[in-house]
Amino acid sequence: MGRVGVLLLNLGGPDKLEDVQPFLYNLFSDPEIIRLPFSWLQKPLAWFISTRRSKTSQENYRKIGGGSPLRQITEAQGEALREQLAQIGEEANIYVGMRYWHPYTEEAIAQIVNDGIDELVILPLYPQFSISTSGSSYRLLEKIWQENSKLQQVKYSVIASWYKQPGYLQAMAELIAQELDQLENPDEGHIFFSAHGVPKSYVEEAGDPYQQEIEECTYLIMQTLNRSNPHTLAYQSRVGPVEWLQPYTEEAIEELAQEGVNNLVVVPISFVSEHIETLEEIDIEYREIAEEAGITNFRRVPALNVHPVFIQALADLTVDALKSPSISFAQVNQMKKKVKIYPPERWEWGITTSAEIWNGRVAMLGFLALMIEILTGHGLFHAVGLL
Ligand SMILES: C=CC1=C(C)c2cc3[nH]c(cc4nc(cc5[nH]c(cc1n2)c(C)c5CCC(=O)O)C(CCC(=O)O)=C4C)c(C)c3C=C
Ligand SMILES: [Fe+2]
Ligand SMILES: [Fe+2]
Repeated sequence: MGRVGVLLLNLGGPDKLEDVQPFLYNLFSDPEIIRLPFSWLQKPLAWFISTRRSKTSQENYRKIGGGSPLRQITEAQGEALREQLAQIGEEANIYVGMRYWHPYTEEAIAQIVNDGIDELVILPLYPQFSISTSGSSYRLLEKIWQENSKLQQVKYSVIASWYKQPGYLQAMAELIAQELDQLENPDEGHIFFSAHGVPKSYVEEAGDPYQQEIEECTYLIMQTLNRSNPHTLAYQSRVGPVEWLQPYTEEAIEELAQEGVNNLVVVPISFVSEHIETLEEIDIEYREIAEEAGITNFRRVPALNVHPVFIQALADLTVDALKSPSISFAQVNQMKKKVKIYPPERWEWGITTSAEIWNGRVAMLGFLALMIEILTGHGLFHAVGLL
């Protein structure tokens, strides 16, 4: 048997406050994150939005200690996975490939080539598939593969998504049960699943299976938990002016408060590590909204991080992937049938319009943005909520 490697894919986050703007620039430069009718607009707009957003974003990172804990947690997960695999006699090198910050996916791949890995398991740390997360990383990897002939000798298999994995469901159920059991009356806890949102058009126009996978995942966790508590699913972290998946977390919290719910147990569901959206958005922003709406007991279930049952689940996924026939990036796309990510198509924005009309609109928008800025002291993107 050859040398085995596991590549853990994740989003990445700024390690310190100075990293926030370049991190945001990388994120908004990705056409899977912001879709524009013209590729030439991508970089200038990414620069503009990242520069304008970075102050608010920095404030948020400051509140959680001045940077994202994502790198450190992902590396700890990798080390725990390596140990778990070694215990069952599977010696594997673990690599971390982030999409928008260090260690970048490109760096991880260079290391994989250097180490002479023969068999590679590609494991995204997103339980559910979305075009904007795993899909974006697969597209990048496909490009890297095409450009590097050495990689063509590496046998690789991609785990598309794994929200049904029994160990993962078990670990989630255990964490939820632990939190419920701290309530005076555990049966009264309202379980509130908060998933990271995506724009509605991703699901309805581009065929992103994300919403369906989130809904099924929630259902499976409730089944595994096997308790009679009521539950709700909502979507958090909306960015920008377009409609995202609904209901929005902040609105759903207020509605539950009005219905008299008093014990809320929030479960972050799209992500397996603590990060800014759990530590800042849920723990600070949503807690404040809940308390103002009259919810006196607001609790949050911790992220999985290095939960042993979860690490065992990652090891099981790896072993299964090594045993089963390889799945290529292209096959993943076929499995996620409706997703049009290969070739990198840009789906039409609303009504189909010609390039000239769009050019005109962009010029108008630029002019309008300037006028608003001069008149009000606030930019247009601030006005529509993007900054
Ligand atoms: C499964 C999880 C995630 C999905 C789906 C997702 C989609 C998505 N995100 C943005 C915009 C931003 N995301 C940001 C940070 C961020 N996003 C995720 C996860 C998902 N994103 C994580 C884990 C993080 C945090 C990393 C960390 O530092 O801990 C940010 C930056 C933070 C901020 O300024 O608020 C932005 C912006 C879009 C537009 C999108 C879908 C299209
Ligand atoms: Fe995000
Ligand atoms: Fe956010």
